[in-house]
Amino acid sequence: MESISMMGSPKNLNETFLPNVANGIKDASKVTVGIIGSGDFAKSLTIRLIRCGYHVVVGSRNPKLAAEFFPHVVDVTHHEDAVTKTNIIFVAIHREHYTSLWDLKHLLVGKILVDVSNNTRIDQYPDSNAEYLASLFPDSLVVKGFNVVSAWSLQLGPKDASRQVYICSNNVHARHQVTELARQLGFIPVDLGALSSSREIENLPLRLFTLWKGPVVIAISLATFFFIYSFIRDVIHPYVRNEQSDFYKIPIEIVNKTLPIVAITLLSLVYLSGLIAAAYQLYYGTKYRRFPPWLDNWLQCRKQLGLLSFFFAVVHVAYSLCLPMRRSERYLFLNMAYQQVHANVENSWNEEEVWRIEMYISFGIMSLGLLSLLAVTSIPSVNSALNWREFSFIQSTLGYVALLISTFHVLIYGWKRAFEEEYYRFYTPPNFVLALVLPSIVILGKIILLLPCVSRKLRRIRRGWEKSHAIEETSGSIPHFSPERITVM
Ligand SMILES: NC(=O)C1=CN([C@@H]2O[C@H](COP(=O)(O)OP(=O)(O)OC[C@H]3O[C@@H](n4cnc5c(N)ncnc54)[C@H](OP(=O)(O)O)[C@@H]3O)[C@@H](O)[C@H]2O)C=CC1
Ligand SMILES: [Cu+2]
Repeated sequence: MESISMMGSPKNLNETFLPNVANGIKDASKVTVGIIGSGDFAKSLTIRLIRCGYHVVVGSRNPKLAAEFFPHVVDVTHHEDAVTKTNIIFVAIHREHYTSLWDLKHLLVGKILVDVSNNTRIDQYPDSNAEYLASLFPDSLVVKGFNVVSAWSLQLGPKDASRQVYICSNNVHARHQVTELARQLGFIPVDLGALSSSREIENLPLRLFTLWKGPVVIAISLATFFFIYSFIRDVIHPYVRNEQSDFYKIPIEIVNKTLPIVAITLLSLVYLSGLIAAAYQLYYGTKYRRFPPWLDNWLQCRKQLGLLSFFFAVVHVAYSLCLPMRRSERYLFLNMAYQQVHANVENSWNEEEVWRIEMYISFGIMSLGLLSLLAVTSIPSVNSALNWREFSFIQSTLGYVALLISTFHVLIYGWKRAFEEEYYRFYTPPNFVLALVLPSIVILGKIILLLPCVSRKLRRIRRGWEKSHAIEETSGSIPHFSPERITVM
């Protein structure tokens, strides 16, 4: 058997199992890890293993050629030779080639096979790659893992790349070995139990912002609608009616009218889903009834809706701060001053206007501060430092306060204009009236839920006191978390 850089076979195969940390043996230098395949993943994994003190034996169809791409300390050899030298073998080839290992079946009995493969599409095959490998080699211990790290992040090392590695296997001992190996390579292993989880693990790297799609589509649709609405109302309508050219308003004014409505509408949507969930539970008198899928999906993407709301609010603040910088603003200001001089008005101070704008700005800043707090606490590392009550206080209670303050911000901006006829051009209400619709519904809904009789009933349902009744009523349906147990923002 040809071998490029012989490391010597272990006398006892048990030696090649990983150091048992529980027994205090932490020396990786005596452990040999096998890799089948010499592609990108194999190369990066080899480098990481060597850096962490492991011996590596690579099995290739063409060891002579493959050896050029590996450090000289690596034993690059034929498949048969490689698998006899170690008990833990990474299968770093694509699923389509698993059957080519069929001849090694007798050599792989009782050995750990780590399936690192990914697919190109979600649920590409009826069974997962790891389950397929396990069906081909029923006498081996198949473990799924490491597929969520790219060859690139394997090379970068633990400091500068994604660190979580999901692991599952039907064999507890094998799972433990691979978990320990992942830890020693600087990853954070996440044990997902039996091999049936491998399907989920294989789908993970293929997901592209799954939870973001819906919220982003909603945000873009709202922004488009409100932009067109303001454009027609504030630019097209004055032009058609009085030939007044206000097209200069498009880049800043119209955009800055769109942003806050989208921000407050998205924030309302975050809390509206929780209210609908509560109403649903109240209506059916139980928490042991599945929410309809649309509500389930809505509840799950509350964090994304909240973060998008924060994004729109921040951009709105930036735009608002830049308003006085505009040339148009300067001309309008000068014209107004001139008209005032002309009219012989010495003091144009308007106490009501002054108070309105001071309060408007103050509420705006407070609501942005609270939204920032909600956004920061939705970051996993911050979130994990909070207990459930703290998290719920920030995301639920302070979230509602943020919505209330934002509503005041909008209300103060337009409270008088809402009753003035001239603002209803085309008989369309001004933007701030539309912006108030959803937050008002949410705040009203929350007030109803806080009424003692309603809140008592809801608490009883959520504590499961009506469980027996519920199980009778919805036998067969899967118990569901109460909306409060799902990320609130
Ligand atoms: N690249 C990455 O970033 C990641 C890859 N993975 C997974 O790792 C596995 C390997 O990926 P990657 O290294 O990128 O792939 P490559 O195409 O770079 O390498 C695959 C290796 O498989 C071997 N091979 C090719 N054809 C056959 C065959 N007919 N029979 C047996 N062996 C064959 C070859 O090794 P030789 O010629 O030496 O036999 C080849 O080097 C895949 O399952 C992939 O999904 C998982 C996460 C990230
Ligand atoms: Cu504002």
